[in-house]
Amino acid sequence: MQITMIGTGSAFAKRYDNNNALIEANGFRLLVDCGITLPKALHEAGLDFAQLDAVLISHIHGDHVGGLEELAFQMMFRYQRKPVLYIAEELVQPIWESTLRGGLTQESLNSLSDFFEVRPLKAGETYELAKGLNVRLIQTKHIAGKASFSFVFNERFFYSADMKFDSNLLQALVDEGIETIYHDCQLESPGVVHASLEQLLTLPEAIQEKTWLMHYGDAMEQYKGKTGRMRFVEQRKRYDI
Ligand SMILES: Nc1ccn([C@@H]2O[C@@H]3COP(=O)(O)O[C@H]3[C@H]2O)c(=O)n1
Ligand SMILES: [Zn+2]
Ligand SMILES: [Zn+2]
Repeated sequence: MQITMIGTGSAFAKRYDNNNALIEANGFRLLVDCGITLPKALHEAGLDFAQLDAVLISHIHGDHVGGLEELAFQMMFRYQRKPVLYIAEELVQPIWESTLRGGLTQESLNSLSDFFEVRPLKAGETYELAKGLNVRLIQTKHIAGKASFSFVFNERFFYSADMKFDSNLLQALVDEGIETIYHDCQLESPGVVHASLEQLLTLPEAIQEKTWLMHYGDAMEQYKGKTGRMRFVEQRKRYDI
């Protein structure tokens, strides 16, 4: 399994694109989140929407779903194919009613399934997305009243949604055999709706060594060397997981 961050930036970052990822396994390409900057960033990474096999969504914020309207339109009118959309069952209705409906609706095209091959996922269950690529959703805390889901891939790679610091969860995941953690990171404290760097630095070194930081702000370069055993994920660099 390989991962390339199409962007590694926070919602307000301008030096980095939205924190969205491309996961590849045996030729299968999964896009993890599709934010506002994703259509251009994907193009700059040398890819187009037709080369994706599926999209997986963590939660409904613009930096994670703001590019879905263009994806839907391009797939329908440029490529004549419905993209596969993996999404927590709790988000199926909200993503249509609150995010996509206004832009996509026209005459007989008026539901999420008119544009996507919708695959609702239950948190806690493991799904085989492709040969050699399994995912399990964990609902993690981000903002009150907003459901947000982190991902465990192949029972060895944890990819956080936007989430508040949760050291107990990270310890439990490592105890269960998670080898690599990609975690959102707010560089300046307090974190409030994200894990802050200060909080992540309280993790035991054994967990920090497995942890890579993403979803960071424009000041990232100034924090190099100040992240304990943790490293920053670089956007557009391909990593083996
Ligand atoms: N209660 C909130 C809600 C949102 N925000 C900021 O808005 C951003 C939306 O995308 P995000 O990546 O979840 O990060 C959020 C905060 O920066 C915030 O700081 N506090
Ligand atoms: Zn975000
Ligand atoms: Zn968010």
